[in-house]
Amino acid sequence: MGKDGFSLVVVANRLPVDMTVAEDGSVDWQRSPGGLVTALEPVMQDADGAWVGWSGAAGLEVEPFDADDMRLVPVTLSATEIERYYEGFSNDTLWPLYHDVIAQPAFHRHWWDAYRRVNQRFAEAAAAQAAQGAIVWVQDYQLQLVPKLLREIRPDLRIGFFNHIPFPPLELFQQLPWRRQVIEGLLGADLIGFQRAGDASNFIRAVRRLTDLTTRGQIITMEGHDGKPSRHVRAAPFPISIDSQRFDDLARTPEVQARAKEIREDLGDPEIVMLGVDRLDYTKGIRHRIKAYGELLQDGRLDPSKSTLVQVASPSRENVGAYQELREHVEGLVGRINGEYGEIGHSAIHYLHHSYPPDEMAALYLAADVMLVTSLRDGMNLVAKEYVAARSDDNGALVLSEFTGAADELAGALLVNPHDIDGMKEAILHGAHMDPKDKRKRMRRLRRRVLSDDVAKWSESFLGVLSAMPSRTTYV
Ligand SMILES: O=P(O)(O)OC[C@H]1O[C@H](O[C@H]2O[C@H](CO)[C@@H](O)[C@H](O)[C@H]2O)[C@H](O)[C@@H](O)[C@@H]1O
Ligand SMILES: O=c1ccn([C@@H]2O[C@H](COP(=O)(O)OP(=O)(O)O)[C@@H](O)[C@H]2O)c(=O)[nH]1
Repeated sequence: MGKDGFSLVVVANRLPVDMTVAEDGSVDWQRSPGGLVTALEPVMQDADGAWVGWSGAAGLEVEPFDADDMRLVPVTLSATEIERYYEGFSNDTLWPLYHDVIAQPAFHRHWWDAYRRVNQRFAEAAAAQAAQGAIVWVQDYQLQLVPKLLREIRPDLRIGFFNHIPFPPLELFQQLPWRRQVIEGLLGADLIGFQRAGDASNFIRAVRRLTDLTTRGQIITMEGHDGKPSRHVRAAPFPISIDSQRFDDLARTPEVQARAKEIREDLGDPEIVMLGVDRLDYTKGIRHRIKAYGELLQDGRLDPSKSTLVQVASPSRENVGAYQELREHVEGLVGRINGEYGEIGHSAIHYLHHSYPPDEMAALYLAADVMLVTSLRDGMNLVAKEYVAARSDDNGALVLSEFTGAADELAGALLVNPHDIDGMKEAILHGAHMDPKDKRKRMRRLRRRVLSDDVAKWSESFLGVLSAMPSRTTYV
């Protein structure tokens, strides 16, 4: 840290750790799950940076501390704020609205009030950590008001924002009663990054329709109080990736290889192991995937004694109604299919409602002949990239929904529309019975892409563009 603050500050809803305080007041922490954490952790460890975020527990007040080579700055949220800002506005309003209204978004004014208040608290915490002229990189839909609030406190900063989830088409976005405030909040940034080119164009279209600002290509011109141009904002795609080499290395270790073998043995050494790994979220298309798999068993096109589906559904947002309903549906479906096609000592579906560490994930990827990523909408989907990075044996087939950000990049995958159950059944069978030569060719192509476009490249490219942007005074 410099003498007056950090030169790079990341602001995200979550700290990269979950904290608990023991009775004696000592703080214990564990790495927390999720794609954002996986993506940003290596970036932060390489930089002299601070990470501002919520601890993951209610009412927990902890002083900033160092962990995993970074300064962690906890933001306290009360139980009511978790309910209204995190579970409510972030995950029951914005999440469904930004994911094609797969579930119905709820609009509540008291949730919006909490969202504003919490965004203000994050902006103040970031302002207190940043050195003069520092870069502050704000992450994701939970914090869309932070760029503007932060610029009001610290006009000297360069502010970046990255949206990890899709940005919806105007026709959906304009349902949001606070749509203008959200756009203005984001426009406090100098650079706004999205996963796909389509997300960036949706945003620019919303700016044109909901404000009087002029746009040209990726550039939006902001106006001062006198109506003259004051600065430029750029909105552009920066598809996120993973620490590909780390995953490749991990999957080559004797321990992970042995564990992969053990997993297959424990499954009864079936001919075909299929795998799904997702947070238990309605955007991930878990029901559609299980339905397709169940129909293949029913049609006799897959033999339940020779194939199995392992579905990791890690617990997520369990206090939100739509997630509780999804769990009921998925578990009912799994129970029906297992009741119908399971035998003593063999389940048609191995359903695991747990969260696993990276080495177990790598072993699962290695053990799977076919990886099923069938999201109805997904900002990127890092699981798809991790599967590819783990397969240094050039084996394995990836069935990938065209509604993921990953689909824009991963030529070589078997692309599917998860709403088309028949099409998905064909793709699953194609993956299961693919000619080994074709499989190798596809996997090599996938691996070239994932190993070259890794998370370091993602952050360097975003931070490179942000650092090269002219400072505000150029335009005044
Ligand atoms: O923090 P949670 O509410 O437990 O949720 C976990 C994370 O889920 C979302 O991930 C997104 O970011 C990934 C990385 O860019 C991307 O691959 C995926 O498609 C997105 O869904 C969310 O955006 C994060 O903020 C959450 O931490
Ligand atoms: O049991 C689990 C399930 C998932 N993950 C990790 O969580 C991330 C999921 O990211 P993705 O982009 O696929 O989806 P998200 O959950 O962020 O929407 C990946 O890095 C997975 O390896 C994990 O570590 N353990």
